[in-house]
Amino acid sequence: MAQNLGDILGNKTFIIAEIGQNHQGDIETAKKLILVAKECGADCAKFQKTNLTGKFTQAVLNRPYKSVNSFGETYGQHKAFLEFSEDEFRALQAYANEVGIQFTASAMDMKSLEFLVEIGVPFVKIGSGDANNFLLIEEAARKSIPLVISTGMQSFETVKKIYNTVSKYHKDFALLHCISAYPTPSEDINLRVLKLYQEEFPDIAIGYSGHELDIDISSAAVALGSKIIERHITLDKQQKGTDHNCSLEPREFKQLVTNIRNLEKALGQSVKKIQSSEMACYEKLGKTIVYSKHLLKGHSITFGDLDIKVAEPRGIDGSKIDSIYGKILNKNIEKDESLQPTHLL
Ligand SMILES: CC(=O)N[C@H](C=O)[C@@H](O)[C@H](O)[C@H](O)COP(=O)(O)O
Ligand SMILES: C=C(OP(=O)(O)O)C(=O)O
Repeated sequence: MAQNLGDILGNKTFIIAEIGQNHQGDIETAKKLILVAKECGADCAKFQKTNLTGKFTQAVLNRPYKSVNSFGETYGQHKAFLEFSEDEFRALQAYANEVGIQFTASAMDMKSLEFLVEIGVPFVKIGSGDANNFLLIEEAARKSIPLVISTGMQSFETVKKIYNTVSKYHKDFALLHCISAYPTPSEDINLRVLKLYQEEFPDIAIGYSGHELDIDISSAAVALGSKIIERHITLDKQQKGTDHNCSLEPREFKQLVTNIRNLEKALGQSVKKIQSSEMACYEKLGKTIVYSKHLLKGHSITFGDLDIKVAEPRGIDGSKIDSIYGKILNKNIEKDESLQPTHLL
């Protein structure tokens, strides 16, 4: 195994900019998208690699594709228009290297898997369309290359089968929760599936590949423990193509990255303590123990003698009140005076 997935992902949320086929079949647009992905702060620029006869039957390739999103008369012509050659893929990989962003693609058939392994991508993505393709999954697992596998359009039984299949070879893989609806309605997303995956598959990274319209839900997926976030990126949502409208334009993608990085800081650690940033407020409004009435030297403090107020000078913290009862005063006291340890015998 070249590099393990843990090293590739690092300590922060790993953010994949899915360029997919949003390049409109144009290599210069694809390069622009790689650059924009880098400028937005994504960790990885991802494409889709397809060998048409490896992925589709001839009948599907011949099927008329009459859609506003179609780039050809038949589905085969449409897909061929959007597909880059191996040389073009190598050129894109070299460009990503130059720009300084990781480069990979989803392998949508066996030949594409072979090709991606050959060109040395850091990990291979298996998209939801292949999450039930156990011929491809098993072969990919045998390759000993890290895998990131999306699980849209699958039952939980199939997801467990993916986990068990890859686990026979190694644990260097991640599963992404995904709903393959473009765009995905909120009520279908069920982000709680992330918890289900985390509990069922505790020894691998769990992430989220989103196709919803906004960025909030993908940020929330990070709060729920997603280690990987994948979102489509586009230069312009209004363009022709199935994925553009649920993709993020550069401004939104950048905002998503900012949100995620801020959220990571905010998630912090499960340690409850007073932060130094709270001290200004604590000094101004934090409450301390004061006397609720005039009391004489020798008095034994009892319930009703004390109050908890914002007072000056600050005295003993309000949380300590129970430890004061029964203590004897060594001086006379005025109402509202802050209780100090020096007042007690
Ligand atoms: C499931 C899956 O592969 N989904 C991919 C990833 O999200 C999509 O990018 C599809 O390739 C795209 O929506 C297909 O659109 P058309 O059929 O117009 O080429
Ligand atoms: C289909 C893909 O992704 P997802 O299932 O995560 O949308 C893909 O990566 O090609």
